[in-house]
Amino acid sequence: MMTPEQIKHAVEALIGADKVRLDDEALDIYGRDWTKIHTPRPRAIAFPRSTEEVQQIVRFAREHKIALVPSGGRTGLSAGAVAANDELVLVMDYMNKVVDFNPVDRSVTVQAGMITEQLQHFAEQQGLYYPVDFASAGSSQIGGNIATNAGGIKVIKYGMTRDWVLGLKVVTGTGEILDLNRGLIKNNTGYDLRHLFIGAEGTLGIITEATLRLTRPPQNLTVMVLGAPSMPDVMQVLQAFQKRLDLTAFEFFSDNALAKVTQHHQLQRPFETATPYYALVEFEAMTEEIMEIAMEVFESCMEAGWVEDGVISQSETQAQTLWNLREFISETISHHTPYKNDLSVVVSKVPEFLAQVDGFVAEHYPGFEVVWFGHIGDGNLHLNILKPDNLSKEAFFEKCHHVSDKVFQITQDFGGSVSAEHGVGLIKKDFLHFTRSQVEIEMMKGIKKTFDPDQIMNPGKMLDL
Ligand SMILES: O=C(O)CC[C@@H](O)C(=O)O
Ligand SMILES: [Zn+2]
Repeated sequence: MMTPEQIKHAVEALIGADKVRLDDEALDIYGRDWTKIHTPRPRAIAFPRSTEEVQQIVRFAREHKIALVPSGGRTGLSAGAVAANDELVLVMDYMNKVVDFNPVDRSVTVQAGMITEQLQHFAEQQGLYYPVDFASAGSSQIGGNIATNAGGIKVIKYGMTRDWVLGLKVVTGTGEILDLNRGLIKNNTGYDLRHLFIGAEGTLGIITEATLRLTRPPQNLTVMVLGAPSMPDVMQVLQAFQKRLDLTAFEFFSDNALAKVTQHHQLQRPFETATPYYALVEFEAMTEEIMEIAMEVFESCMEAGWVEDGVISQSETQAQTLWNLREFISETISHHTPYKNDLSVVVSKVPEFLAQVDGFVAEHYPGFEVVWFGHIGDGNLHLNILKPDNLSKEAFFEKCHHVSDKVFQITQDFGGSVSAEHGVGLIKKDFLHFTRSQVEIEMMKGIKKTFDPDQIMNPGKMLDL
């Protein structure tokens, strides 16, 4: 096995001096993501500047059978970017430039290391909009978003990252550069390989550039937070609004999620009345008429008893303040050692699904505090179980593993997904079969072998061959 020093020497001979780090700080930072469960142990960290440099490294890694881990903003929640097995990590931080922008095509080509928020700002400066958004947009990178097909808070209107990718430049595990789809809207010439790389978590190759579609900016985004007595009521509210308006978001959170956020961040509750669940509704109030419709729907929900109290934003700042109640949840509960689940079912089955999962956890693990929130308009629920103070981390995760088996069984019975938007990585790998059939998994392995015959591309993530 090549030593870290040998790797540094060889890679720097290919891409230039001072582009590989071996120090403990770098190994620790670039070896982990937000999951913080695995102990990082990469062999070396490389900092390429171009697609060609990535290609040089991949060819070298293939020749010497060195495992590669692509590293973006490392905000993932499934350990897809963890390097705990002597890997060489490829950090994309320096590949963060805009390569091309075309206002007629309304498309922008960026290097994979561009931070999501930078892309959003760039689009804004052009009078356009990149709509994929989530709480970690200030750190996550476009390459990682594409590799995990990131979702977030606007999926109900704009879809997932996949829906915005017009083209990809990738270096495959065989060391080839592919220029996939080149920004075309229409291109029916066989298998669309671009889509294989979206959500592949770096297991087929490394994304180095992406061409993304932009759209018109939303107008006068207005937010309501509504308190509901039950989950079926939240779903009634969703239906009532969707009958009359196009929503840009429909999120929910439980009362204990709200309590934790308001306490941790010293925020005001949206209104006095406490209810078990809250819905956050967002829409474009482009005209007075739309505002009137929204108020009519709100009143009808109150009359029906689906909503007990509510508030509507009167300014952009107020809208953001209401969004904070939802967007701060994940970070807030990270201080309570959460066991995370990211489940989805079709929207109509959400209340029954949630009731079964909630009932199971409450019955079998009465000491566990459960925090529910998520993108309920997409059927995506984040179930976080918090570690009780009197249990060690190890004992807690061990118990949760048993919970997962049953929760995933219920998910399977509902035809749902065990990872709606967070990907598979190391953490969900053993549970893939609850959502994908054995035949599908075998076919996925076949695809992996085609693009990565020597198993150097993020090995051990998503699938074991
Ligand atoms: O921490 C979680 O469970 C979810 C994180 C993120 O997907 C969110 O929706 O806030
Ligand atoms: Zn989410």
